[in-house]
Amino acid sequence: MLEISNARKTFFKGMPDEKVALDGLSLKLNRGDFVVVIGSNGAGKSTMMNAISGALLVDSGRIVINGDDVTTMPVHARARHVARVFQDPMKGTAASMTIAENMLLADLRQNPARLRRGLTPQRREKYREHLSYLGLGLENRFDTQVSLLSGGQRQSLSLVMAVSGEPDVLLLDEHTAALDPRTADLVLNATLRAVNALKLTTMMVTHNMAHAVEYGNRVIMLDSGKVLLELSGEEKARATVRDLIGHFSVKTDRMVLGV
Ligand SMILES: Nc1ncnc2c1ncn2[C@@H]1O[C@H](COP(=O)(O)OP(=O)(O)OP(=O)(O)O)[C@@H](O)[C@H]1O
Repeated sequence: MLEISNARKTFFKGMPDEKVALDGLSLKLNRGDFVVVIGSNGAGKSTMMNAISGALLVDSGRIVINGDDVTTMPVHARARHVARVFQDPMKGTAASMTIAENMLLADLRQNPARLRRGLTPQRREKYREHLSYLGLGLENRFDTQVSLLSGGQRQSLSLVMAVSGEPDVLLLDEHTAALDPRTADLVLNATLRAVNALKLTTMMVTHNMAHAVEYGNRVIMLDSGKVLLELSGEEKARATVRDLIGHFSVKTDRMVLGV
């Protein structure tokens, strides 16, 4: 579903502060994989997400999504392949518009050719169904202005907007890091419901090792722009928070033990 081959990205090339962010990164996600991405600050996680979404183009290497070579495609051209939820709950939604209008906007972004008739009854029905995956009752507040929602509700809405176009790849970029622990759990559970209901291929970056243990069928650790560790299947199922922390060469205070 997603294949990154030998991706390289260097910032400030040839300058004194040159930074190699991706150093020949290779990675393959199969359809339906839920991969949790961990790694120290500066390991290259965001750069990898940016390279997949098209927010930045790699210097060399290849990125293929669902058979399409997207390596040189800009963000908007990749929108039908890739959806992303960011850390900041304010970033993914339009505050002055209603929940229904926000859902329509997301649809427009993902399927620009199919939206001439606006909020049709069929679309409202589909959006209602997708909102119901969250289990937050947002499907009953369809015409509520988004500015009236809490941060957690807004982030949940961003999530539904990202998944409703059933992207080939869903990128979750520390999407619960800015939420309080209870709301973070709520949003994570909603994430799981949506991902399972739509059988999405998902990549989630987190600094929370308890989440890395609990969620997903694979975990990969990035270090200096490449994959340092990969666990899947039984190995992933057996891994503990301490096992994962043991692989960090530099422990940072952003790492949450989950205890
Ligand atoms: N736009 C940029 N300009 C210059 N250097 C950058 C830029 N983006 C990232 N870098 C550098 O590339 C390296 C990888 O950064 P990246 O943000 O991908 O790491 P990360 O694993 O996401 O870190 P964190 O956990 O802190 O978010 C770092 O050395 C960083 O300083």
